[in-house]
Amino acid sequence: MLNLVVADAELQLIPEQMLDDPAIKKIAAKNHKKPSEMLLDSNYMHTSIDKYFPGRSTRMGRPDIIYIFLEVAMESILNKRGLLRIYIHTKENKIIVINPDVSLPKSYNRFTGLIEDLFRKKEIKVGGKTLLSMENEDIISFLNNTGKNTVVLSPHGKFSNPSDIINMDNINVVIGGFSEGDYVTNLYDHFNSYSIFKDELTIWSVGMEIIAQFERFIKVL
Ligand SMILES: C[S@@+](CC[C@H](N)C(=O)[O-])C[C@H]1O[C@@H](n2cnc3c(N)ncnc32)[C@H](O)[C@@H]1O
Repeated sequence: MLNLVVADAELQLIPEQMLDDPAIKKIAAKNHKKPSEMLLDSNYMHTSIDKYFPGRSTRMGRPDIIYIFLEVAMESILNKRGLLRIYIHTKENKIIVINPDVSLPKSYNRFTGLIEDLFRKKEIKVGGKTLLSMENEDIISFLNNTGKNTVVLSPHGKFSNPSDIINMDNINVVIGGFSEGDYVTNLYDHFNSYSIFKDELTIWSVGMEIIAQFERFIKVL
């Protein structure tokens, strides 16, 4: 089983400091939502983010990268064979557990609506089946509690071929859920970190390289 764990994801509701911002209130009114129940999204809130968190709008509020990552990973052969588990750890220490059978919305707006619902209810059920759930836990305890070996992927890690990293059939592979900067959690103090390419890659291309390598290692392909 491959556990892909996205760490320190920039997935959060609108922070308290921004709730009374006129631009945020306008977006909320237009979407018939309360500002406090909306996801922070720098794609159309960057001016407000920069006002309250100067210089952070390229890092904070990136549900879009989690959306693309999930759309790609959930469609993999490995997931269809039931051998992939995906967990999203947010920088506020929430762990989102994704049922591998879940069919995520293809539309970005419906995806963000689903995640907002999850932040409110902590569990999304359909027909008695839990599709998504959210718990409070820090990532180091979460990874240690799985009882599996963990490797962290980072452009700053030791340069290695994915085939040298994926060398066991039960492993946690951690990928950063942000577009800029480094992990905020001190993962490097606990686990070895590896780079798989000389340049920085998107989280979904890193995810697919690891999935493809794991499929070959366990010979499902
Ligand atoms: C889009 S990158 C942002 C990386 C960030 N600038 C940094 O310095 O870590 C997000 C994540 O993708 C993964 N990643 C990107 N390029 C990588 C590479 N060349 N090797 C290994 N992992 C990589 C890492 O897990 C990283 O935390």
